[in-house]
Amino acid sequence: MHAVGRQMQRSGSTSYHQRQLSDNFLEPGGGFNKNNKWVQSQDFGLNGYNGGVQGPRYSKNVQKGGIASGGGNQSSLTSPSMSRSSSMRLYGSSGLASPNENSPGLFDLSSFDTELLSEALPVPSKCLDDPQLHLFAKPTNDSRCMPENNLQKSSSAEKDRTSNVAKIKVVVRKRPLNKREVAKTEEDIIAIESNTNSLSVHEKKFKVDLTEYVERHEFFYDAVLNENVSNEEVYSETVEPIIPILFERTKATCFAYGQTGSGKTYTMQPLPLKASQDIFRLMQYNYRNQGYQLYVSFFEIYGGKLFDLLNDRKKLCMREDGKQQVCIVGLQEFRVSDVDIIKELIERGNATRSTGTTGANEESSRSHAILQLAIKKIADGKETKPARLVGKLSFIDLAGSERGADTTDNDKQTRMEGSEINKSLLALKECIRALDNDQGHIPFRGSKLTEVLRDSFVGDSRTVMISCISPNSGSCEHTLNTLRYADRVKSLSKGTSSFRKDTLSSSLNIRSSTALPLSSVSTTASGSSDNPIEVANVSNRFGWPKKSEMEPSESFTFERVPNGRVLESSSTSQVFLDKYKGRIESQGDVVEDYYEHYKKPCEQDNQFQTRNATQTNAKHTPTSQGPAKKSHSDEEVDAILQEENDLVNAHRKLIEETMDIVREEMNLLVQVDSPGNQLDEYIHKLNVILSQKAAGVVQLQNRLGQFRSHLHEYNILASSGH
Ligand SMILES: Nc1ncnc2c1ncn2[C@@H]1O[C@H](COP(=O)(O)OP(=O)(O)OP(=O)(O)O)[C@@H](O)[C@H]1O
Repeated sequence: MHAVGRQMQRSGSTSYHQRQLSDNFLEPGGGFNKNNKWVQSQDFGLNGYNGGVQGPRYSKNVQKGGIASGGGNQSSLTSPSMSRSSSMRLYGSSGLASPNENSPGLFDLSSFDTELLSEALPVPSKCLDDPQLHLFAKPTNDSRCMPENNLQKSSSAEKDRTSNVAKIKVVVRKRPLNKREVAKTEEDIIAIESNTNSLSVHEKKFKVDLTEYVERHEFFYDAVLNENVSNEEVYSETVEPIIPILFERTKATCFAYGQTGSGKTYTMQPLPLKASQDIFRLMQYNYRNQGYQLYVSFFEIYGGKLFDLLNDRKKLCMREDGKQQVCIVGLQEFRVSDVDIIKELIERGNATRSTGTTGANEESSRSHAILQLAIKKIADGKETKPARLVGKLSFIDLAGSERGADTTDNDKQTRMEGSEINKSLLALKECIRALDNDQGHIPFRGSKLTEVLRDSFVGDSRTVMISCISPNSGSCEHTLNTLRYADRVKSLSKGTSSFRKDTLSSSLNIRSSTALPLSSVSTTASGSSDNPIEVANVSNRFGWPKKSEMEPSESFTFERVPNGRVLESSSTSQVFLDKYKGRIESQGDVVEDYYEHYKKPCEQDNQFQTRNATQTNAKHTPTSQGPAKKSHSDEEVDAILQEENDLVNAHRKLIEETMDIVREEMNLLVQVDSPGNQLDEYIHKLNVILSQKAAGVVQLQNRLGQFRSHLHEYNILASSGH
């Protein structure tokens, strides 16, 4: 059944939500209007608990840009009259011929023989007088007359700057609390320290005795953008540096990842426009009369199928040619020469996207939307020859990452959509990682999304991932998932040593995450050193947090930690996934290696126990030491016990977290493919290993108990002078 029809049928006539336009669309400075969209930020300590609504909640249903209002039904979305008038306006205003229905629409743009243009297009009508056109040569007062050599100069400086553009860049953007969240008195749990690339999530948790405490998770990325950062700044941080290298045969991908409502569309919408402005600028000044052209296409992947968003959701077909080039047959491309045209195209495409009611959000995008800007060049300046692809920039607004977990919806189709989304997100992560590690094999075939993006992943490519997060406490679990996904994309990156360092320290910090009674959490995120959160990095010689910063741990009973991970997840996950790849050939090895991975803490335990034993024996040695010395030894013994406590505690958490991660990965993997019995068997083996580890910890507890009673006996003997 057709996607739209199904959504309507399932959710009733009001459930289909046409994606409306944001009034921040290409708004200079980011478009966050504090007066009418969002509440002002009030700092309650975790760097921005937002309180007090300052105005009506900004609604997505703001109509702008000539798109039909209402958005409540399918007819407004796909009615022929609307599409036609929209098309006419587009072609009319640009002088473009209507795209040929039978256009080859090849995704492999290098072989695209466009028929879309009958004549050369004028140079961009919007150029240097536009305040938004700021790249490379920021307009001066008389920007229109800026000498070309100045532009070239600044452009060459820009080239220097961008020659080091990272192959993969991971940026996190936090949105402000919205009116609904404020009305529900939800807290802002994300703390971002200014001028750092780190953020902390303060997760509220309950112990078995129902005492509340806060666990702090710290993450590091290439850039972390808080709720006050404008879209303009997001652009500068993410896409802007890539633009010049598109002319040097680079293919780049920028995608937004995050749960529904976290701001993916808000973040992504302005980027293609800003990018095309800069592309036009370069074409105008650096590559004038060199035959460069810009093309736009816009399509979505919904339920594993492709639909052309600029051609009334026409179903598209993906093919691979003999050279393993991916082609999307029937996809319409528009040659453009003006940002206004691009804006209209994007608005039109956005209005056609598949959205629908889900258990998670009433206006959730259920598809991956892919907008591509292709820079082509005509050979020898002759329009008669087909333009050849030079560079390509793909913008991907991914479907809400939580869709796979939308278990509140019993609709089978919705669950399958979720599974498809999960599958593609996992495949995307794997491809990016494989790419960054220069792995020979890139698993493109993992999903339709990665297959389609294949040509953007080979050769000289760049990837920017913008992880969007919601700040409210109710979204904590999804936020942590998003952050972990971003972490995994980057964490094993080969080419980014500085990031690896960060990740390492991140891992340490996450390990030393604090779990504190709620009452003890200071309201100052970056407060004084007596803030228990702030001393979280103080660790013992094993790198684990000292007792004073840890969750009270008198009891060693197993207490499940459902969501938060004290253990940094990426390493575990990566080890697991890497090994999983070879599951069919060598399941035994997998389990073995997995065990190896977790042997280290045990070895540490053993070393530690040996040391303890030595020290304890030393105490038994007859000595002439007086009471003062004995008291000193007791302190030492206490310290040892303390560390032992911490060690066991940390060990326990490690295993709990490992189990969580393994379960999560298993869920994902089950959805990716169905290896049947082999996977079951594999899961079984892992469960056995995990149970053994759990039993090992219980033994450790028992040994510690014995150790304690021996010490106690020793103390009694020592104090009675024996
Ligand atoms: N940084 C921000 N500043 C101000 N408003 C924002 C910001 N990010 C998002 N919003 C607002 O939050 C709402 C949800 O954002 P958006 O639609 O972009 O989410 P999304 O992640 O694309 O959701 P979905 O996956 O369901 O499509 C919108 O009303 C949007 O205007």
